[in-house]
Amino acid sequence: MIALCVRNLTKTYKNFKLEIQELTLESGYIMALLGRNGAGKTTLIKCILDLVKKESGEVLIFEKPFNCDEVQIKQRLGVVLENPIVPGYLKPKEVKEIMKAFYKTWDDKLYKKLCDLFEIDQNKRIFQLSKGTVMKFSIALALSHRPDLLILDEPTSGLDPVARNQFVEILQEFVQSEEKAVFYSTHIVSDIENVADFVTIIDGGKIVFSSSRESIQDDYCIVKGAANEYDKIPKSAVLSLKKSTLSFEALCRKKDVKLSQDEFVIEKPSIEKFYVMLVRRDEDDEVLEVV
Ligand SMILES: Nc1ncnc2c1ncn2[C@@H]1O[C@H](COP(=O)(O)OP(=O)(O)OP(=O)(O)O)[C@@H](O)[C@H]1O
Repeated sequence: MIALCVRNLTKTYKNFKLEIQELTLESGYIMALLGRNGAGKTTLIKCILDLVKKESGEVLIFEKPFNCDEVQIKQRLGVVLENPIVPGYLKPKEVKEIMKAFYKTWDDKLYKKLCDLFEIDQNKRIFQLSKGTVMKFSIALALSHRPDLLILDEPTSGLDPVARNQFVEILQEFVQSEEKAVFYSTHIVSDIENVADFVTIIDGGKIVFSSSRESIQDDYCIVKGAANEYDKIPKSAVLSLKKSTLSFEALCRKKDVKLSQDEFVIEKPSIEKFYVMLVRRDEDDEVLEVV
């Protein structure tokens, strides 16, 4: 089943336009959304969740428009926003009771397991919890009704490395069932190295890359060499170029470059390197669109 599908979506702010032609996530998979500050990740997530009004396009969740069956869809959706909206004067156990009343599939055992794992004190008021603990509480709430689709906006921001590790393990366990899908934005690329099945990168409001995580290493390479050798590389293969007077470093499509290892250093890009090369905007860099 297709858990999430976005088509021809546009949303304009004064100095920013989000234009997403197509984005699809099938159940059973995790898709990470990467992009620099201001790239449009939160705007995209808010458009998907109908929290801001899109100008055009469609968003399908479980193959249906959000507003066609909102209550039913919300039952199957777990959401964590960048700034979790939880009333500060309530205690976690009180918020839990409110959530439990709404979700038919609420699982108290799972809630307790997650809160114990994340060490969330049920008796403190939320405003007394640390920022990272509020995020962990928000993650526990989003998971405890066993949703089929998790949509998370920077869920690991503010989490310590141990909690980030626990979060990654929770996601992996979550998608063990083929009916579950996760779409989440992050700046912490190391968190997705082993967990994301698909990676989507947006830049300036547009998708510049969307494919499987493996394809980053299978289909692309980093070529390094002396600056005067750069002309030997077919320009059609180059997606991003960093050049100095002595040397160059280019992100290339593998299938379009047939180069000798004697003349050039050819490396597999890590996700982080691939992402940074694709979206960086240093002076004199050349960056081309992948899709
Ligand atoms: N309510 C708003 N009014 C005007 N402009 C907005 C509004 N919300 C977002 N923007 C602009 O839209 C652009 C995209 O912002 P968005 O929050 O989606 O980026 P982001 O990728 O989530 O960034 P970050 O990683 O910093 O959270 C930015 O230029 C931002 O200033």
